[in-house]
Amino acid sequence: MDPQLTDLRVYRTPLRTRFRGIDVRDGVLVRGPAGWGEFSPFWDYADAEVTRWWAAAVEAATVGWPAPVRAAVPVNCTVPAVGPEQAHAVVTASGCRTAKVKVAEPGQTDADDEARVEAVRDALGPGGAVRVDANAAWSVDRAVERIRTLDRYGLEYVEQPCATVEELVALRRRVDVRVAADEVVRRSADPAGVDLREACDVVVLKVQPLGGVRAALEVAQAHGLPCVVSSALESSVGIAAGVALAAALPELPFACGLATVALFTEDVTTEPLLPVDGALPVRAVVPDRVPAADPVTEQRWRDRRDRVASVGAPA
Ligand SMILES: O=C(O)CCC(=O)C1=CC=C[C@@H](O)[C@@H]1C(=O)O
Ligand SMILES: [Mg+2]
Repeated sequence: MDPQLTDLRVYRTPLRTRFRGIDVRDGVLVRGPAGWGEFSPFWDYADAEVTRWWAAAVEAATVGWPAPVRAAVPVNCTVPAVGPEQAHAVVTASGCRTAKVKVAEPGQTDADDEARVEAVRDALGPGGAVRVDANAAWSVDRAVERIRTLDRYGLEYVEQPCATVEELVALRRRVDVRVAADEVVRRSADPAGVDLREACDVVVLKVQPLGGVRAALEVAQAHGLPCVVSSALESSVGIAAGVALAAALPELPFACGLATVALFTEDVTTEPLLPVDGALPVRAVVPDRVPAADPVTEQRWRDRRDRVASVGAPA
């Protein structure tokens, strides 16, 4: 391991609700001279795809982040594929004025999605903002139909409605709702080089998948579009990096998807980064209460970290 990294902890915590097909979240926290960093790629990502995630942890622990231009970051609450009553409760409990609703999840019907979006709009009232994330599930024709239906409740934007850049371009010609690009950017081998012209109105930035705060700022600059910083479902240590990115962006016209610690049953700190009045403060996080992993999970993470760190950060 990098000699500057002096401490390593593995955390593991159940989620309150199933999210992106997982019920438990786990990862590695590393400490260096600048503080703590998080390495927590999902288990379905191969080693070759997660060197950027490791670079983000090393940046946080060894050099820290660029200076903030704002002291707090407005955030959205995140509504998983739950029923309408629970969706309503999630929004109300969050205190956020913007909500992101998962739609088109496996096992969910169109009626389920509509009932969830309707409940979220009801909870927020007409002044709130509702966005949906389809995680690339729809064809262009299906996206046109679904977006028109869901926009009856008023949509701020639709995140990654279709899988490819070409589909997003075709879709965007046919709907009025803004389109946000997530997977086409963060899963690309060259996130700054993806040709997003005419494909989207908003770019979603995630610190770990893009290789750190500085790398993500370069992606933002390359595209020159409004950006939303979103989490990769990290503990408060990883969320602090997302907040640092959002705080360093020259402009931040939309709320950020950084309120996801609310989905954890336990965080790694006694002072979790949870929203107050719809915003997160820019501050360091000390993992003073790490929920320990079982020995098998602990070893899996140490082995994974060793394999990825030995490859090194991408050029
Ligand atoms: O953006 C948010 O409100 C929360 C973060 C979020 O939705 C995600 C976090 C982690 C994995 C992703 O599937 C998911 C996303 O697609 O944006
Ligand atoms: Mg997304």
